[in-house]
Amino acid sequence: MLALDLLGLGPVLPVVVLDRAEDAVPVAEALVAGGVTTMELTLRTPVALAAIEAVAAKVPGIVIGAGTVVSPGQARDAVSAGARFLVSPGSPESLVDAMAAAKVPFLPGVSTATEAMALLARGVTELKLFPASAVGGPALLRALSGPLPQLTFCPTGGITPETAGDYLSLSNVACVGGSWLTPPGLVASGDWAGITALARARPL
Ligand SMILES: O=C(O)C(=O)C[C@H](O)[C@H](O)COP(=O)(O)O
Repeated sequence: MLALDLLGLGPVLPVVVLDRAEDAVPVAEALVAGGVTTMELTLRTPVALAAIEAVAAKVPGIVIGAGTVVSPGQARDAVSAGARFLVSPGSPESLVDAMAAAKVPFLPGVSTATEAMALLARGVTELKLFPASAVGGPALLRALSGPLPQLTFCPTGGITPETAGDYLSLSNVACVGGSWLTPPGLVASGDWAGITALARARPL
């Protein structure tokens, strides 16, 4: 799979934070039931790698990836656990090297034209804009599309169901990332039907 194919899996890439590994499979199944076919599980909690492993083994209907990849070792560990793509909030060179070497699609994070140009120079054209709403939102992406039309973005950070459409209508946006499909309260209470309902209500 190429990074562009990853971005084409759906207009919303759910960003999921889990405190309990046993929640991973039901959350993934709830998203699949709502029509979602991909999920970014963040490496922010100690259970993240186990959670990725469980989803990779038990939920064939979802393309599972790792988010919050901030070190080269995490890129390697996530792929060993079964992550089929990698997402990072930033793009330090050593991390981009490791993500490229991992041989799965990856979305390095940028928030400026200079960072985006550094990645373009090494042939990386699919990027995460982070933190999207804080660094300029749709206006920034529209401005970047002029001088850098080769780039395709998955903006993430502060995007809501209400603002997602403003991003998705842009020529250089393929999908948006967001945590709103899996709110901590619904995950903690095991409200899988509630997650399915949020997934169904996402922009299509
Ligand atoms: O974990 C990462 O790799 C990140 O870069 C941060 C996430 O993209 C945001 O935390 C998304 O969360 P919301 O803003 O709640 O939608």
